[in-house]
Amino acid sequence: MLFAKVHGLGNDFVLVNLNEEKSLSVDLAGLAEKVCHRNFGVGADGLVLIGPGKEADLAMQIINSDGSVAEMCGNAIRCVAKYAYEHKLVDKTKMTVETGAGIMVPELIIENGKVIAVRVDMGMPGLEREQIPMTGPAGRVINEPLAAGDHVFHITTVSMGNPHCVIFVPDVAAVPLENWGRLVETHPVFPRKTNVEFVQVLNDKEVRMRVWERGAGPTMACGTGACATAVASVLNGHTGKNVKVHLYAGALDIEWAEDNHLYMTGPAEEVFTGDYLIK
Ligand SMILES: N[C@@H](CCC[C@H](N)C(=O)O)C(=O)O
Repeated sequence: MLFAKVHGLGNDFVLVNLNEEKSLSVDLAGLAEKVCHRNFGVGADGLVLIGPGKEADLAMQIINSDGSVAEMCGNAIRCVAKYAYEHKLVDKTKMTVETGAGIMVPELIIENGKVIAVRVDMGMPGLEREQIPMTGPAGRVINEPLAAGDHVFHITTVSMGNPHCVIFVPDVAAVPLENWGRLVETHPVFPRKTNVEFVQVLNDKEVRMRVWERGAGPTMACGTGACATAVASVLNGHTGKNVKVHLYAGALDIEWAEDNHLYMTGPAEEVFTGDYLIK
């Protein structure tokens, strides 16, 4: 299986172009688990498949490293857009991509002939409890207590097509990510589990975020998570609608615009290509 290894701020993916791999008739969950394994495979947070879209220029599917299917991935979609342009699957700099969360619109930012960043229209956030989805009474979840283990977290939940639970903390470096992340991800209030973002407010325009991803555990960055964090920061009165979200390897710029869409801008990198032996 021919693949490209790509990443957005260290959130890394094995990307397979289905135009080249038409006969990929294997169990995709099992393939994702194997290929994403950091010792026995290529190593990645997820497997990303791209092909022609039915109602868009491209279609993208993301499978987490544990084999579960995700609706959407912000870092992957920037990589997909850059890859599609550079490998001539599309010949335009603004394109449409079908995802499990609807059609997204990435636009390449090009300087001196090089793609230096990608800006993506990530659509509108879902704020109602059933949109996350979460059990419990109808309404929005903004700074509500959630008891998990021997801890009470104050959570704000946002859907970016996939579920996010944002928790503001005084110091992200002090968060026991493995422990708290898993506890919240698998809390019974989230029937489809959730991604978990721990966020420290730096000022009214900047936050620092660490993420525990559903189906992947700790990752260096999460694009949908950065969008959810920006929304939660606004809803809790911590920031304005333009938020720089600092992550381990750099930052994503998020704008919650007047049209209620989230616009995410950040880098995308192709690192190497290879040929994975399917056994
Ligand atoms: N890293 C991604 C999100 C990938 C999917 C997520 N783990 C889920 O299951 O929802 C991003 O950059 O958005």
